[in-house]
Amino acid sequence: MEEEGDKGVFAHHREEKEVGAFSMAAGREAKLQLVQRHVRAFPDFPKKGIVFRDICPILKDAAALKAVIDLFEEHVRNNHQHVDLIVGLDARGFLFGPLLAQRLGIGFVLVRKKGKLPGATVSVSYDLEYGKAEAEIQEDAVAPGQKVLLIDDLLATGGTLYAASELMRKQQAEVLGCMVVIELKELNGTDKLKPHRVFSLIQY
Ligand SMILES: O=P(O)(O)OC[C@H]1O[C@H](OP(=O)(O)OP(=O)(O)O)[C@H](O)[C@@H]1O
Ligand SMILES: Nc1ncnc2[nH]cnc12
Repeated sequence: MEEEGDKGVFAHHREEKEVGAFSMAAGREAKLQLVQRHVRAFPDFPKKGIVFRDICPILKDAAALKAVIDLFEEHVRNNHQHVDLIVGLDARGFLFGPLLAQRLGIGFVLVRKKGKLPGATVSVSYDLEYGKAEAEIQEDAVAPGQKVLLIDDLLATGGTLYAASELMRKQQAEVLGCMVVIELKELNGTDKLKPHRVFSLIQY
């Protein structure tokens, strides 16, 4: 049986822990709301029927951009013991990927649209929510066995991230997961990416 005095001490420690956890959760929630307030919707762009989610206001606001990187960093540190590289997708994945990689003290690699990278490359084609494209990586960008996280601004159908995961498979790299600022739930991109997991900050 616990002594009355002990109970008091443990309860005090528990309270402190709970207050810490609460303030961390509150800070996280505040950051998510800040990020959410900096996404704009443009109906019928670039085609009729598409609601374009614009992340430009995030980049224009230092606190919102920092919040994105803070939230991604927290996710990586809590879920992955070792990551070799952040792999970013052309073009908006390049806006967040290098900042995150710097925070984590690791390198950043580009997956580009076809025809932009010099030297020997590996490529795959893929379908987009509003078109078709081909993704490419430099052959020596990722070594076999390296553990990578894929990053982009937005997950729609999942075609782009799937193409990047195919490039990683071709290069025998291990995809630990995918990270996006925005996930468009109704397009079921997460199904296309299975078994890879997707971490998103905002969902529509
Ligand atoms: O999940 P998906 O259906 O593949 O769609 C998501 C992709 O579409 C957008 O890029 P886009 O190809 O428009 O190119 P950009 O980043 O160069 O504007 C977005 O930035 C993602 O990369
Ligand atoms: N609805 C959307 N908004 C912004 N970027 C996108 N990429 C694919 N679908 C998109």
